[in-house]
Amino acid sequence: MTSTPKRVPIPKNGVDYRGKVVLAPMVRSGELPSRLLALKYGAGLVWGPETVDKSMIGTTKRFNPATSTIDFTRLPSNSSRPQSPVQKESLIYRLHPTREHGKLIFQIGTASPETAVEAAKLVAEDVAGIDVNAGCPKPFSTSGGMGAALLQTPDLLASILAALVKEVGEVYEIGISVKIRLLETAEKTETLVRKLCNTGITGLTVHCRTTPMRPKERAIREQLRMIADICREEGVACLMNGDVKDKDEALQLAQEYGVDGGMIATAAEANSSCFRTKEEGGLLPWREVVTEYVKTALEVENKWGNTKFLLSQLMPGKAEIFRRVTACMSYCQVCEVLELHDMVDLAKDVDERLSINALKETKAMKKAKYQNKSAQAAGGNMGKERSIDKESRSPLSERGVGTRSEMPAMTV
Ligand SMILES: Cc1cc2nc3c(=O)[nH]c(=O)nc-3n(C[C@H](O)[C@H](O)[C@H](O)COP(=O)(O)O)c2cc1C
Repeated sequence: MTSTPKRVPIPKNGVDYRGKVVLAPMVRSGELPSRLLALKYGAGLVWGPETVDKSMIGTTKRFNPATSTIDFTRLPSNSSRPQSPVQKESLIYRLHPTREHGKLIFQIGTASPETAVEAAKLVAEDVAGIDVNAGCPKPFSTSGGMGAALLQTPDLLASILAALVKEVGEVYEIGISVKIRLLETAEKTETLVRKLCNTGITGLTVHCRTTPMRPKERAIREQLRMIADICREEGVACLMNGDVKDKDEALQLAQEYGVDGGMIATAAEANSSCFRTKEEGGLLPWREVVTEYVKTALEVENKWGNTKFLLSQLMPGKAEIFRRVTACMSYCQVCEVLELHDMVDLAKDVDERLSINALKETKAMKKAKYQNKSAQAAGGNMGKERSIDKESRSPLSERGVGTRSEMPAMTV
């Protein structure tokens, strides 16, 4: 006997996850330019990087006319450094209200219905859906009861989702979804999925690995059909994630296992044109993707450190130019190295607005080199050489280039 599937009405202005291949939530790799690029190449929806509810609460929302983005910023809270008279605000979240309209899912890291609702309300008007991360296995997430820890506290997870459905999803007419991992047995997963589907959510993504599994281990698909069946019965859209290399494969796997769509992470991090089907031209050469990425990053004035990190993901490590790009210290330099001559003027403006002063840096280094040579010619010692060299580099470390300070604050 086949049961008639329940139909959960898709919210009026909400999101339909069905039939889509989407960009996965990725800390660092899922910032605005990466999402815009994924959309350009055909992603049906894009998930933002997990943002912890407590870091959103207390942010100020502003429209940024220079980038046409909506920025959520806050003053650093518990800095141990002495307070400077001009405190620089941290950018917690940036979205593009037109280019991401109806396509952006805000993923939240949370362990409480109250703070989840409070944080979700801040972005609800500007996104198509809110997703709860119940899959991150990292201790900094699980130790706070968030991420994969929620798989062990299903009542709490269900109460978070139910609160979001009632107080955010229904009020703002947006989708509420959850991203989970597999549990150790099919029975345990089944019980969990049934419970979550009863909270009123409209979407569920399953990362086809268990919590202890490492990213290099092959995803397992044995439980997928069962999960898809429950979701269909309950009228919840089901997306599959884990080891999906491109849109064609996602659509083929969706058909094979009866899920509604697929989610791609690492393959999109390496080449966002994986969202083009073969019919649409398939994977593009890295140079083309990198050019488009730099252009997009400049348009939205992406943090330089994040752009540089993403470039290192998008370029083949063996290419000679890879080493030269990783040595760049500004947008301007990167445009010159990649021979993107038509972007150099914009790059100069963006460097200036973001206070990236690699030019000064280079002059300082040249001066240091000159001084070293003079000192050596005059019988100078190595100690002096080192101290000049260190001094000439200090502005770099102040800016935190290439360090963890480039990571979005409070996200995991
Ligand atoms: C750099 C990186 C950051 C990630 N950040 C998140 C995150 O913020 N939230 C989340 O739910 N999963 C996160 N993940 C996990 C992915 O969303 C995805 O579940 C996992 O990589 C498996 O998909 P794949 O096989 O396509 O890579 C991240 C993965 C990577 C590689």
